[in-house]
Amino acid sequence: MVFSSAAVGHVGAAAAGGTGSAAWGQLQTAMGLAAGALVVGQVLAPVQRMLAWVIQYRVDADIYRRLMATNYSAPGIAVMERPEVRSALDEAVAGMRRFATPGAAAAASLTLLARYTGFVGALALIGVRFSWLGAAAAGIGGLVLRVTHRRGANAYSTAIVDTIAQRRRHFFLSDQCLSPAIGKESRVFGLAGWLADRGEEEGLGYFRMLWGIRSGAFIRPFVLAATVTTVGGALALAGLAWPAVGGGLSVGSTMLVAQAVIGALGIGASFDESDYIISYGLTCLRHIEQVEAATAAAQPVPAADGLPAVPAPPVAESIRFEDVVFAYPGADRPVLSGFTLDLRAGTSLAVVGVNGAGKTTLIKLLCRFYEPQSGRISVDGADVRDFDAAQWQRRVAAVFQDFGRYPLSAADNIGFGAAELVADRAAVARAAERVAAAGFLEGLDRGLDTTLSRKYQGGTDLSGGQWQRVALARAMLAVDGGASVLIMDEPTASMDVRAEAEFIDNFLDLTRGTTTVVVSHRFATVRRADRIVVLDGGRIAEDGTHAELMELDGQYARMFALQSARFAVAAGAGTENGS
Ligand SMILES: Nc1ncnc2c1ncn2[C@@H]1O[C@H](COP(=O)(O)OP(=O)(O)OP(=O)(O)O)[C@@H](O)[C@H]1O
Repeated sequence: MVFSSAAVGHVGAAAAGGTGSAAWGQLQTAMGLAAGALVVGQVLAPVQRMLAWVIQYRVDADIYRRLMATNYSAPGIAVMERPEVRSALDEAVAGMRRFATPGAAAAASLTLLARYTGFVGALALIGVRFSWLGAAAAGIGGLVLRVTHRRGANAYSTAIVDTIAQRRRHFFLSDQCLSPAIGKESRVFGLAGWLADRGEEEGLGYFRMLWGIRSGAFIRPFVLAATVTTVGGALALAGLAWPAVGGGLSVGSTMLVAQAVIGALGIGASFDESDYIISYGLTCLRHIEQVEAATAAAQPVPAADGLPAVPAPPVAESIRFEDVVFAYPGADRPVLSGFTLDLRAGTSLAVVGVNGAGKTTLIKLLCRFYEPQSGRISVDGADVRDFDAAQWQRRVAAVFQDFGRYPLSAADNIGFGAAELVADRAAVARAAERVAAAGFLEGLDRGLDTTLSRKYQGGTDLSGGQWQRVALARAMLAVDGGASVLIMDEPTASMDVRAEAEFIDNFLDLTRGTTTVVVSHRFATVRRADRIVVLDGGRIAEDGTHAELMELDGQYARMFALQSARFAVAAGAGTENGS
């Protein structure tokens, strides 16, 4: 801007003096410098982009580390299940997937810094070449609009946090309805029309809400600020007109100052490449800080003996639940009340009971995802709270109902059971063999190296029962890696009758000597366990072997008879049909 204005200023004298004049030389120098400045600007632009990318990458990598550390900072999951913490975490994760991450905000600040540098330079130029009063008028005019934009962007990104519920409903209807699972259901239930109408209704409601926030944050304050900016700019330019017309300022200087005034007023524009990115990035950061504050406030469970936590040893003799009382946070009734159970090491225990009896809760307590409100869980006489929680969790190999399905190779899916065995192909193959998963895994295109997800080239998906066996293989590997309690929540739920029979025949024999807890509604699965307990009303209602409980003729015997009768009816119907 300076060099091009200087060049324009020299044009008149150069034209009058001719090619040999001093003015001609000055014109050439000014034009050469203007061209040089243009080239430097072109070279610096990619350097600035690269620097911005590095800043973004470094900041986001650090934020991801913080998110992971926060998520796994507590051994328990109660904090993360609190609705406001879950919601903040979901928003933080969604924010990290958008273009406006905290890293992008940091990089965008660099662009903003360049804009402010230009602004200060323009003001200095107006002050030095024309008047400091003119610089103040242009500066105030530009800054008023700038502050209004920034406040608007901040108010918008803060207010939008309160629309989470509406946003979720809108996106559920518009996005998730396009998922394969809901696509199947909406076809068979004829839901497509209803979903489209509800999606439109929710979408319009959501956008009306956004419009309300936008007009409150931008339109009204903007009208006032634009007036101040117009007045400031007009004063500066009108003031410039007097000396320009009166001959007090050369043409070049007038052009230069006029461009500087317009440049200074430009700071009031909305910078799409930085303003929103900074606001959204900071909102994402606020969500992360909210989760961090919640996890930091969750007090770590003090060791029962008041001493520092000790390493968790393998279970040698028994695990005992001693008069345990547990209610979920916010629940008015306990799931377990006065629950007592002695589980001998090296034996298998099956837990049965109606839906909601507390079977899975029992497992979560054993894993120390929650702590009982009273009573204790002990291992060989020592309170589990005396153990390092993370180490104790490594002693437990669990297959939950919602086990992980990693979109990675079959070998990794099994290997994740024990970090130190993940690369041990023989150990992984052995674990697959033990749960009868080796056959179908070896049959895949790339065997154990096949990616278990259709979303990747050459990847494949497994059936529910096959996935379940992969999860069981993972738990088996965990046992090989040092876990001493094997827990399975509904391990055969997705298996067909033949696979279940095969599993039961082999599994309890293969795991003999390992302390095993099986939760199941399938009596064929539980009947071969060394011991069976029936959970009812938060306590153990019946306790014994299959034969003992059948002899007792109580709840277990009734449930068993009911399930066997249903199988007998089904088998009879099959025979009648000639099958
Ligand atoms: N995270 C949770 N927060 C609050 N309540 C919960 C939570 N998880 C389970 N519950 C409640 O605790 C009770 C016991 O649930 P649990 O999952 O332990 O039962 P279950 O015996 O395993 O049932 P099912 O046979 O259906 O799997 C239920 O009333 C359930 O609604």
